[in-house]
Amino acid sequence: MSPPRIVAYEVLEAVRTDEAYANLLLPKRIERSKLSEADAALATELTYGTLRMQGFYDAVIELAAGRPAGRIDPPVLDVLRLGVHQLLSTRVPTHAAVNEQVVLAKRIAPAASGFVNGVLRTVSRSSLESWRDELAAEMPSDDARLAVLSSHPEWIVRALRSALVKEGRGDELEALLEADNLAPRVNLAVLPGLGDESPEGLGEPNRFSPIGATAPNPIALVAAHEGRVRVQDEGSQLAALALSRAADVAPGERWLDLCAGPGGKTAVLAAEALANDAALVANELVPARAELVRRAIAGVPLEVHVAVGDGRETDASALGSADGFDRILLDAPCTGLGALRRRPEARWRKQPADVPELTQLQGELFDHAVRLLAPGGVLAYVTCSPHTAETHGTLAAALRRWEGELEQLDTRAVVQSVVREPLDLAGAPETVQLWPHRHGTDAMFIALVRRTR
Ligand SMILES: C[S@@+](CC[C@H](N)C(=O)[O-])C[C@H]1O[C@@H](n2cnc3c(N)ncnc32)[C@H](O)[C@@H]1O
Repeated sequence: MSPPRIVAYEVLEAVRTDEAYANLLLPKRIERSKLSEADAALATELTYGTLRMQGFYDAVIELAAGRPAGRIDPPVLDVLRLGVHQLLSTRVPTHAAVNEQVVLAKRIAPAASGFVNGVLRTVSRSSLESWRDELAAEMPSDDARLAVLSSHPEWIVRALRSALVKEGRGDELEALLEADNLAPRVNLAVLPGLGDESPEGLGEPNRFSPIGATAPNPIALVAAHEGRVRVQDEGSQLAALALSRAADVAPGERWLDLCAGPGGKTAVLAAEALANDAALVANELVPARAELVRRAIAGVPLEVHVAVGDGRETDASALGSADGFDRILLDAPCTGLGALRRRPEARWRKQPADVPELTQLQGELFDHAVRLLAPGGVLAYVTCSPHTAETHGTLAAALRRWEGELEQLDTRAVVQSVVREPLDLAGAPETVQLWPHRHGTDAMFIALVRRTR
């Protein structure tokens, strides 16, 4: 049996039955199975590719098997999905893809091995293009066609379209859906002002983030630089820098990261606070994630208090700043629809019903963040979702509730002043929406507001 295929199958099974996260579980399974580098790469490709394209593969399987995917035993369906991925999206020879999956089926569901063999042989007789054409012809609407071909749930296609249309870029939808299906590069942040490291010295500097770089051996670099070099998306770097560089920093400023776990942006803020003589406090609801924040900032020689608490009610004195904070980052819990590239199963797990629950929470966190702001203080409201209910919706509702007490800043001008090369940004200047297809970042939303009194 092929060890990478077993590892991939086991991860798919854990995602299905235990709500496991593939990006966390896969590295552990690869290590446990002691896979060679080449086998680890194959296991990764099989797992991620299959999970991302699951919607499309299920539609192909339904045509080939002549029955709905929901009527196929889930373990058998996972074996088929892995097989279809190999047949349609990799260079694995047809006979190897079919044979390996039949062997896997014999181990997992022996009675279904003939069925697996038959379905995969049917799939192998047509090219990817033919399957796409056949499915496209069957779809009742444009949204359904885009959804199946790009392997996204239809409600997510509609949400992404609305977000693009809002900034007059509806014609970019297909490029965005395509970008969601490409593995993001591993990107590094070189925490500023700490040591001799620089993005230029490390590898290829990022196009936009002044503290970002890519390099051929990112993991080794992270290990070698003792917390001063970290893996972080370029968009996340820009979100943290938008707050720390929104205006000149007065010495002694007090900064707060209200929803900090696992601490990627806290680390950038800590380095920026250290360089500017500011103080930083971090808060996180989940104790285990607060611990990750402590680890994330271990490379920055700044004393940062990491509190565990609900950001909707934590009080300023308990956070060590009774008079409030001068800058607050609210990187809010959200659907994460802007980071689908890195969480391959997320698109199937999220539900439309998550959105109202999250916008309620975002609104409550926003309100408390405003209460924690000192007069004149700046709040960065950030989501890694471009869903307009979570971005403009949450922001607009908060601005209405705090009418006369908050003013919007020119977030676009701030972000453009931070970047190495101008970003192609659309929509109103008070907010910035980054995109995977246009900027190569996660789809981060950033809005800066100031408390006027
Ligand atoms: C989008 S993540 C923050 C990511 C982080 N800024 C980073 O760059 O690594 C949102 C965080 O908010 C936390 N959270 C959720 N509800 C919260 C609440 N009521 N109060 C404080 N934190 C909360 C989640 O546990 C999660 O760690």
